[in-house]
Amino acid sequence: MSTHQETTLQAFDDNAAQTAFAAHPDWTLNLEKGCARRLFQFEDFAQAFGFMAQMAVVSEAMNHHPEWFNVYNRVDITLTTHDAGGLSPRDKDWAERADKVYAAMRTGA
Ligand SMILES: C[C@H](O)[C@H](O)[C@H]1CNC2=NC(N)=NC(=O)C2=N1
Repeated sequence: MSTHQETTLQAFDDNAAQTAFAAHPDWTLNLEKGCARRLFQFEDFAQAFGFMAQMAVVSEAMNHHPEWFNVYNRVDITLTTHDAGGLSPRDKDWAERADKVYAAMRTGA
């Protein structure tokens, strides 16, 4: 079953991508490659994996999946929308959720 909205699949143009990610300054945009990248650092592997577990559930719900690389306490994440050939609103939404989960883990909220 697919519940995602096809209307969000169109890629941003460069200005729209910059505007969309303006509220998420920890993400570095690569407009040539059409992706956004952020390195998350945690206290240890358990925290890093806990973050990944939470974002795996989010990813399934959104039908939008990250390219990520984990070594011990670091999770290096690249977002792009393969179906749109670049950054789309789904990447912005995913980044927003990741930033919130990360902030909550750091404050213990
Ligand atoms: C068939 C499936 O719905 C698609 O391939 C989805 C799955 N997850 C996805 N994740 C990402 N990051 N980009 C996509 O285009 C994408 N497409």
